[in-house]
Amino acid sequence: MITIDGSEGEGGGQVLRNACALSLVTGEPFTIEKIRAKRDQPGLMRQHLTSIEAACTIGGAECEGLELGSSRIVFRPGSVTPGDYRFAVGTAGSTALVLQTVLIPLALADKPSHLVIEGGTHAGMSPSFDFIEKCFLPVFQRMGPRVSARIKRHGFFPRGGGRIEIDIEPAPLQRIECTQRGELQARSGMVVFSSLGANKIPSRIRVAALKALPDWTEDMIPIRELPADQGPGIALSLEAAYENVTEIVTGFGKIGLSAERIGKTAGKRMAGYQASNAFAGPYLQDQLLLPMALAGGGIFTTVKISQHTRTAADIIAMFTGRTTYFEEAGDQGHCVRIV
Ligand SMILES: Nc1ncnc2c1ncn2[C@@H]1O[C@H](COP(=O)(O)OP(=O)(O)OP(=O)(O)O)[C@@H](O)[C@H]1O
Repeated sequence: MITIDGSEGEGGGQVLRNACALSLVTGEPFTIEKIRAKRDQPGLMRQHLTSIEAACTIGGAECEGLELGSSRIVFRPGSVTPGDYRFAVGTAGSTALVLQTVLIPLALADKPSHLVIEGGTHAGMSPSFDFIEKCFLPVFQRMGPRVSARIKRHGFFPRGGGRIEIDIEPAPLQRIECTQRGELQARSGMVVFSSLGANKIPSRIRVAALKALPDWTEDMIPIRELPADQGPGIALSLEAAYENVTEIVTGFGKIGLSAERIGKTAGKRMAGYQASNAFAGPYLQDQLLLPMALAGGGIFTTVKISQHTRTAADIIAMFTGRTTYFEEAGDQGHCVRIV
């Protein structure tokens, strides 16, 4: 039984999701204590419960301590059964983070799966649907499995109500090298919003983003109004497509956060990525580590190493014995090597 101190490293929900995925793939049971101990609201929240419940459902796993606010769980994996599943977070908790928990076990199963996940699709502090579809999945698919993702409804904070559908065709994970992002091929973006009334928030967000991206133009970032029942909410998505990877930066609307701040922050993040020569942006890096480790190793370049990535490397080592090395890589930022 592996024992994890959930307060160590980044100390958030990602530790739980990675541990569940790794446990289902390796068959190793685990206990995690002090779950999210340093967070303002420690213990399991709704979105973490949904992710662990999803892992139990697809993996025939048993879990003790599975309740809201719980600070300790014991997870015993069973065998993964591919099939048709529907998971609903019930809040604006991220659909992408539920997917992060079950994708790899199902991608390594012996038959295809179809998933419907309901909750947030564009809610802060998590991958947006656009990020999953255009940034993460294309790189993941290069490792073997075929995965298609569709958004049926947007879900914003705090209401949620979004819906995504995922089809997974399993295949063994192959080692890949992600050190060159290649030439820039296209830049684009989109502001999506719903139920904001007649105001200038969408165009103010766009103007602020463009100020941080002087060589981008307004026509690259159209504004799209969604049906009123998908709101209220707003998100900006910026996309830079290189030959080998597409970076997606998302700006999430939030009560109390000005349109200028949302646009400027997202624009600056995209400008930062474009100025670097790295393959993976700040969020792809921790999400790439797990499939690479399960593919038997891998290598990628990235911008500054995040605490999420260092923590993911520690959890991966506990379940697989694989070591992750972080090295400086000159104009390519940092190199991450899993062996
Ligand atoms: N803007 C973003 N774009 C893409 N991915 C993101 C973005 N923001 C966060 N992520 C990803 O979402 C995950 C967040 O994990 P984290 O543990 O911080 O969240 P959590 O489960 O909500 O837990 P907690 O509330 O404890 O922080 C990480 O894998 C991170 O890479």
